[in-house]
Amino acid sequence: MIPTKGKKKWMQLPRDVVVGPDVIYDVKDVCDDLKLREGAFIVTGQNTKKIAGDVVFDHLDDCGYEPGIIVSKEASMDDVKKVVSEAEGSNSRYLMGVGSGKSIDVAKLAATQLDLPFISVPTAASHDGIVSSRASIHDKGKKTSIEVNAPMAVIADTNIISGAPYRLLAAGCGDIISNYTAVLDWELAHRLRNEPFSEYAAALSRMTAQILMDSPEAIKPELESSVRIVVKALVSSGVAMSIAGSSRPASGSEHMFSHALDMLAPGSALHGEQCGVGTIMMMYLHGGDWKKIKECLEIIGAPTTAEELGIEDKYILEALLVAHEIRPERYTVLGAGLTPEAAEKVARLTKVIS
Ligand SMILES: NC(=O)C1=CN([C@@H]2O[C@H](COP(=O)(O)OP(=O)(O)OC[C@H]3O[C@@H](n4cnc5c(N)ncnc54)[C@H](O)[C@@H]3O)[C@@H](O)[C@H]2O)C=CC1
Ligand SMILES: O=C(CO)COP(=O)(O)O
Ligand SMILES: [Zn+2]
Repeated sequence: MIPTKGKKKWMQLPRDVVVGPDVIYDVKDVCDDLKLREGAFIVTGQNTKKIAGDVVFDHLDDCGYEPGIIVSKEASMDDVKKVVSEAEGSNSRYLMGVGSGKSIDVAKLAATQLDLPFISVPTAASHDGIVSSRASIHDKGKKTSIEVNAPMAVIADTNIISGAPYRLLAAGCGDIISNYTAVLDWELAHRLRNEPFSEYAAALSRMTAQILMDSPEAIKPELESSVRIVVKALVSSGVAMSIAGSSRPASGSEHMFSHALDMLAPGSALHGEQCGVGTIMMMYLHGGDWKKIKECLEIIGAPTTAEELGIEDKYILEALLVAHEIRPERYTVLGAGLTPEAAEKVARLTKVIS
């Protein structure tokens, strides 16, 4: 982990970011570039093993890199412990997360605990965790966002990602668009609480969301070019977080709302989908152009209502009421919390609930 005490600034960024069709077959070249050869340990998911985990394993095996592989079922501390123990037992020298958000988070935290390099090989572009220095892990009935080492490399095969259900890509767009309200919240905290603020991180984060908002019609199912746009934006958001040294540029009140939903209505919707809907409502609270956010998500085909999220209205209202308690140290437009009347007003006016 990077030391952050004192005045010094230490930004951890991936060294290699490889994006394009069939780049999964560049995995050996990336390992070579990082001077990592024998001793790869692959953490993959149940579905994603067949889609990409086995491909990476066979490729490295053919090259004589003697990889190991494990299937992680959930992003839990138990799975992290299993990965740590197996990787230690097989004298692994580096870890690879091959799959969606959960496999990547398990591999990322295990690599940090083992003090080993980590390579991220996403099979879906569903959120910026594919490149971030955080891991969201369930422990003792609660999900926690833990600071970890950033990936040394990200290998995003746009053919594989185009084959993932479109819903995952649309969710990635929700996570990117949420940068708008995250930055507005950060600016507010800077003005009201004198919280440290990075102009560069904020500008990069805002610009990333802006590029997507300017042409939402470019995001379509099964289009390699759409995947490329979203992956680059997710990488850019990850870089903004690395510059800031926190998730502030990409996680504000809309993420707190999403984290609250994860506790109240777990497993119903994807992280990026919830963040997109949260952004509509938080933009309303900021007095900004929430209709534009909603319209953009609609064009992309991401959910904009409770019904589309598959979440009952009562959980939306409850999440709005408790969101400010999720991370009390992170000041946002939610301040000390909404009243029940204000929560209902924002959810109804923005047509998130009807
Ligand atoms: N570390 C971080 O900074 C962040 C972590 N997260 C965490 O990530 C997790 C959610 O990740 P998601 O990727 O949204 O969901 P997920 O990991 O649950 O994956 C969703 C589904 O997509 C499937 N899938 C993935 N790629 C596929 C492909 N190419 N073809 C067919 N199916 C495919 C998976 O098998 C899985 O069933 C949560 O635990 C969340 O808290 C969320 C945001 C940021
Ligand atoms: O999802 C994230 C950024 O998009 C990470 O944010 P958190 O710090 O809220 O987990
Ligand atoms: Zn997010």
